[in-house]
Amino acid sequence: MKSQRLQTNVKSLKGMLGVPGDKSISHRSIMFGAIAHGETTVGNFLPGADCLSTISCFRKLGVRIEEEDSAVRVVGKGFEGLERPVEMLDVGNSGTTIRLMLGILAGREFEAVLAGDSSIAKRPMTRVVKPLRELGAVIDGENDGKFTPLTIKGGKLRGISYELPMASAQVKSAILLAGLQAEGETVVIEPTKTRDHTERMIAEFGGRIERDGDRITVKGNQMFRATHIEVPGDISSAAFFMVAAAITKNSEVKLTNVGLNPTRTGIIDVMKQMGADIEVETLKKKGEPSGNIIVRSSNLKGIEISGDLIPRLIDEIPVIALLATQAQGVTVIKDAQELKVKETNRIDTVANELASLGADITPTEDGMIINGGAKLTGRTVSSHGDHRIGMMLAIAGLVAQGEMDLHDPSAIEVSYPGFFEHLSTLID
Ligand SMILES: O=C(O)C1=C[C@@H](OP(=O)(O)O)[C@@H](O)[C@H](O)C1
Ligand SMILES: C=C(OP(=O)(O)O)C(=O)O
Repeated sequence: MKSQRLQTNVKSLKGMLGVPGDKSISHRSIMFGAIAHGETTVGNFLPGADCLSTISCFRKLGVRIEEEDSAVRVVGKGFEGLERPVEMLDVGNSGTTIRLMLGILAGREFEAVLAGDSSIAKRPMTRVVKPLRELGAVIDGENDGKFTPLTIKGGKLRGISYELPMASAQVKSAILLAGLQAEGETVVIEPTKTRDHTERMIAEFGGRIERDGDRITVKGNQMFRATHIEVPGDISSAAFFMVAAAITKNSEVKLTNVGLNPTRTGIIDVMKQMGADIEVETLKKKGEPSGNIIVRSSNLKGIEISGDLIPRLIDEIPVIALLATQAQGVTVIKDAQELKVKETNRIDTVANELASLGADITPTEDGMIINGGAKLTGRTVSSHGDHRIGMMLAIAGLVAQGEMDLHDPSAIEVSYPGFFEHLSTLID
C-alpha cells in the first residue's frame, strides 16, 4: 500500500516501445492450451498478475504449464483431461479468469470452488451464472450466485440460444466455452459486437465457429489441436503512451507490434476524431492483426463517444477521460454503464481522481461529461487498487504542475509489470 512519487511537468516524450502482450489473448492462450490436445507454446505472454492467476488455476486443475517470463508451454489433454482441484481456485483480481473458467468448468463432472480478492467479491456473477445454469451446470454462491465465492458442479450440458443482456466478451466467451462441451448447438446473440479473441482462438486451435451478423454458433464435442500462439502487444496498455504523447509538448512515441484487432481499436478512431496526430502501420493481417502506432503532440478537440464504439474501447475510457481534459471543448461519454462493474466503479474513480487534480468532469449514470482545457495540479492520488486508474493517473502527472504521489501503485502489476520503467525510457 505504499506510495510512489510521479514524474510531473515533463518537457517531452520521445522514443520507441514494445508494450507487453495482450491480456485477453494471454488468458485465452492458457485456457485453450489446456483444453486442446498436445503441447501449446505461447510467445510474448503477459506475465501480469491476472494472467498468472489463470496459470495458477489451471495448474490446480492438473494441467502442466511451464513459464519463463513471456515464453509459456501448456500441455493439454482435452476438456476431459482437467482434474478435480483439491484447493480453491483463486482468481486474484481477474474477472476474465473467473468468468471464462466457469464456462470451461460448466462441462466438467466435478466440483470446484472459485474466489478472488475484495474487488472480485463485488463484481456481478449472475451474468455468467444464469446462462451456465440454463446449459445445465449447478452453481451456488453468495446471494444465490450473485457474488463469489462460487461453487460449480458441471456435468452434461445441453446447447442453448442466449441473447446477451449486456455487451460483454467475458459472458459471451463463458457461454461459448460451455457450448463447446454441450450436446447440440449453442447460439449467442450480441447486442453490440465485443472483442472476438475467443472466436478467433477457437479457429486457431482447429475448431469450428460461425458468425452470422450478431449470432455466433458453436457445436459441442469439438476437439482442439495444440498450436503456437504469438501474443501481440496490448492496445489497452499502449493506450496510456498514445495519450501521453498526444497531451505532452514536443513528443513523438512509436509503439511497436501492438494488437490491432478491430474489436479493440476504438481508441485509435477516437483519437483521430479528436484531431490527434496518429499513424498506424499494419504489419500482420491474419489471425490477430498487429502493427505499429506512432503518436505526436496534438491539438485536440472534444467529441461524443457512445453506442457501438463503447465495447471497442471500454478499458481505455479512464485514459480517454484524461485525454478529454486536455482537449478544447466538451467531451461526452455515454452508454458506458459497464464501467461501474470493473475493478472499481470507473465512472466514480475517474471523475473523483481527475477532479481532484483540477479537471472539470461530471459523472453521469452511463458515462461522464468533460470540459476540456484543464490545467492539472499535482496532489496525492490513489489507484484504488485498480491498475487502469493507477496508470491513467501516472500519465496525468506528466502534464500536472507541482508534486504528485500515487497511493497503491502496485495494482498496476495486474496488467503492466514494468510500466514505470517503460514510462521513464520515454521521458526526455
Ligand atoms: O474478455 C475479455 O478478455 C475482457 C472483456 C471485457 O470485460 P467485459 O466482458 O466484462 O466487458 C474487458 O473489460 C476486460 O478487461 C477483458
Ligand atoms: C476489466 C478488466 O479486467 P477483468 O475484467 O479481467 O478483471 C481490465 O483489465 O480493465
